[in-house]
Amino acid sequence: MTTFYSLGLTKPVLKSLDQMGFEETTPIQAQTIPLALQGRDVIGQAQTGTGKTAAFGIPMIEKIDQDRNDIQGLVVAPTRELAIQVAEEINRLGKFKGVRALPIYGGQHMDRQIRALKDQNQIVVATPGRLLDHIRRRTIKLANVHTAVLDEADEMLNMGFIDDIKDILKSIPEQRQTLLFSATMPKAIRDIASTLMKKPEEVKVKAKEMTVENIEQYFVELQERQKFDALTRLLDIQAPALAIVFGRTKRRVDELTDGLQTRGFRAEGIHGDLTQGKRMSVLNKFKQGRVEILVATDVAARGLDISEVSHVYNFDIPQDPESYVHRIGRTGRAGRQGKAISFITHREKAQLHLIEKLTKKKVERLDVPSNDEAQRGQQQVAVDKLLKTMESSDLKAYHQAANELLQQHDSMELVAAALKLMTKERRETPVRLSGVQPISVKKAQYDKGKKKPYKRNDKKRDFNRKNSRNRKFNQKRGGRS
Ligand SMILES: Nc1ncnc2c1ncn2[C@@H]1O[C@H](COP(=O)(O)OP(=O)(O)OP(=O)(O)O)[C@@H](O)[C@H]1O
Ligand SMILES: [Mg+2]
Repeated sequence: MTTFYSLGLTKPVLKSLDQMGFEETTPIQAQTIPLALQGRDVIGQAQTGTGKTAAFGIPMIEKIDQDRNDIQGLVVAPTRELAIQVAEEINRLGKFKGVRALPIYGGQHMDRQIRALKDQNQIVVATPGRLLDHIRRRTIKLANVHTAVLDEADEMLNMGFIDDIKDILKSIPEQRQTLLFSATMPKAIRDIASTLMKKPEEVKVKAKEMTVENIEQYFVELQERQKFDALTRLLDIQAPALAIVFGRTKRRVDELTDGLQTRGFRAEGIHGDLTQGKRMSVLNKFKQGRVEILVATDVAARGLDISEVSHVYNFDIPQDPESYVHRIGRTGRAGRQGKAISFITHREKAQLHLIEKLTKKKVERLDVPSNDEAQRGQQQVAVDKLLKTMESSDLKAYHQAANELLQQHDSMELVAAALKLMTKERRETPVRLSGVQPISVKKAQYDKGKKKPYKRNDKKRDFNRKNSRNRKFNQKRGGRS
């Protein structure tokens, strides 16, 4: 056990950690914070939900001079929602030191951002496209940045972002400290990473498996056309607190969301074609529990930290095994329990084996649930509610009415009627989804080999066209920006 105190952190940072309820360090924090404080470049790899944000956030804040109002630290993250979340965590960590982080991302008014950049923010957390816009327009000054972080580093150095990242790093002083973090780090990407860093120290938290133990992992083998009924039945049986359902494309996400709503679930979709306002409002409703199922493309696969997410469903299995690790990592965070269920069609079995090979963990088989099981699942939800009410409420005011009912009616019938009233009886209204091609290993590998770095055409680039880069990018990658 390592305490934050023993790492030699300053008082204001310790006070923030105390207020945040962080008592001990997580392993990645214990291993990387001392190195980063020494000024070393670090590549940090640790499982999802194990506190990588604070692992880079704490040393960065320690190095900031809060009396200056120039940008001294830069974090680059792949999605807008993640940039916002990381800025929020840094603001909590930096609260008592007086260090402030500003998120900068596409889909937000440029003018407003330019004004915000003039305020006192010593750290900027940005998505690559919008950050480059500011660099090109000279509306951001990075000349005094001494610490640069790539969160989700393997994604940032992947074909979609690599050129942008190189351009961004060129505008930061060379004598900077560079920190790279992710739960996955394929070797090819680690090699690219090393070229951007100075003698990086690689810290890989030793774990038998790449995914955390507290996520139970299952797969259901079924036919494409069985998937939707299987999903709603599983939702009825497993009764998640909050669930994320991943679909392969934006269209898929829209269709799934409609289908789930038709069957009475509080579901909303999120993907890269929605306006930023819509993306934010959907995510906020989900965080508050007003939406119980978030249907998403991989735009929500990385980094998002919503502690109440109890279940992740891969309605479509992801193309890359790494993506599987990140998707299921949206549950089981900070030591909590979670379940991940992946739908696999017969032809996708090989893809499942690739995933198991990467994660070093066997995924357990689950049978396709029957409609009867789903109904029993729904009844169980009602039973649980009834028992909880019995335990936690004062029911005296109801005793007289209950007594009268019991004298006139059969107790079994009464309880059954109460349960029926409380049970959401779900009819399986037919829902049709457009077809998708199954993922085959051969295709996945072929695509990987074929991937070319995304080239921006600077001449055609139009800074005034809102969101132009992200839109192009989304089309290519199925919804990320
Ligand atoms: N030392 C700690 N003690 C208690 N909670 C912590 C500690 N460090 C981080 N947390 C909390 O754990 C949760 C997960 O942290 P974080 O989002 O940084 O994980 P991560 O490793 O970046 O995951 P991912 O790979 O999915 O991005 C957050 O809610 C964070 O506030
Ligand atoms: Mg993270």
